Amino acid sequence: MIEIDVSLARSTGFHLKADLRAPERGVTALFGRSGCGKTTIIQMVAGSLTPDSGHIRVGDTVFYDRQAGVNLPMEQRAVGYVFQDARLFPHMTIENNLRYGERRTRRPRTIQFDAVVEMLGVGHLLKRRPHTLSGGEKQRIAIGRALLSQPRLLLMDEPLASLDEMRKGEILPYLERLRDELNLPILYVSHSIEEVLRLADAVAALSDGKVIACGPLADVLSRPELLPVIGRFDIGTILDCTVTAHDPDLGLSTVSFADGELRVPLVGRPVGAPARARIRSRDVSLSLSRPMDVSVTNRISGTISAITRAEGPFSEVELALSAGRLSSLVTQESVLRLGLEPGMQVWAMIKAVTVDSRPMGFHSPGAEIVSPPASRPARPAANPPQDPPALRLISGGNPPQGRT
Ligand SMILES: Nc1ncnc2c1ncn2[C@@H]1O[C@H](COP(=O)(O)OP(=O)(O)OP(=O)(O)O)[C@@H](O)[C@H]1O
Repeated sequence: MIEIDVSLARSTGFHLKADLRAPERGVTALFGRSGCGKTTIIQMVAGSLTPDSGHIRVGDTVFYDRQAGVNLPMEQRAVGYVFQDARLFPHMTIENNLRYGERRTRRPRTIQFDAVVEMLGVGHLLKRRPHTLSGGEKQRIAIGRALLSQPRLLLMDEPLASLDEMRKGEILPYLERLRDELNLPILYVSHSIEEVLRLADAVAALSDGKVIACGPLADVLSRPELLPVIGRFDIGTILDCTVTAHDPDLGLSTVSFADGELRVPLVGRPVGAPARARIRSRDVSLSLSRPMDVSVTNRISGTISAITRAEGPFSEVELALSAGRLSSLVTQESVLRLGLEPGMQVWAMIKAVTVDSRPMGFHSPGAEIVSPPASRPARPAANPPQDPPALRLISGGNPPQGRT
């Protein structure tokens, strides 16, 4: 477990009082608006900024403990740090940039040079110098350099922030690979909900120097108190699924979850691999009886747990599922016409199921579909479909404005 319980008063009047726990595996996103204190926390974990009080522990290692008088120097913390900008050494070749971290560490070399080069797809760049690389390529080298310092923890502070949408789309699959293939905890700072949805296993949501929610991604993002932080982004429902079958002739895959199965356009992951599906509320319609003669493939039965008035003429109907909750945005008129009430059994229909292969709003060849908490290697999706999805195996992209 990574335990961070710190406070700090800045000369500018900013006061951080953050208490969070992150698992020692997978990606934990520190998420929140600009200025809420994400970088401040990362700097404290790295050791470049000392809290006024509190403690920071990573597993058995105490990085900082004010009461016990412990403040481990940066080099003994063994954290890899990836910044918004790559900060490569301009006079060194790419290979020497990569090997820089490797040469300086005294830790056992569990992460090998060749493996990092392969994982990040940078073999063809090794002899070049940083100024000849694109922004996305530079950032991959910065990630590689951090990995080769053999960190016990990787800190990534908005590693995609300086890249345009196209480059973000290119680099995300590499981040997914390192999440899935390395047994390395990652604290990932972002103010992009799309990135968080795609990459994170756990989330610590921050607002004004405080942690307002912390825990597994699906739990945290479904909390209403996060609305001011996330804004009006329709997160919908996040379901952790398993790929159970592929049907290339029909161009469909089947994924299963606690309440049944979903048919989705072909998923670029092997059978048995985890896959995270996102279903936007506006893409879920409701029926009182089991829908038979409709084109919609995915039908899930659930009990209405809550109905909340949303903006304008809409209401959000929440269904309790074994896998969590499924939310549907319907008109208030439909609520009245169907007599919807908490406790009623209804059927949810989810149409236009597809894989979102356009992370960050752009098509990206080879983009991965999903971001499950996984230890299995990911595979690129072949010929990803182009239509905007209703149910998306998460990659992101702004949801279209239509609704069902
Ligand atoms: N060196 C500093 N001295 C005083 N105040 C600072 C310093 N650095 C940052 N701050 C303030 O601390 C607060 C938190 O900053 P921080 O960089 O942690 O935010 P953030 O959530 O990472 O924001 P962003 O997403 O914009 O990077 C802000 O109000 C900022 O102005």
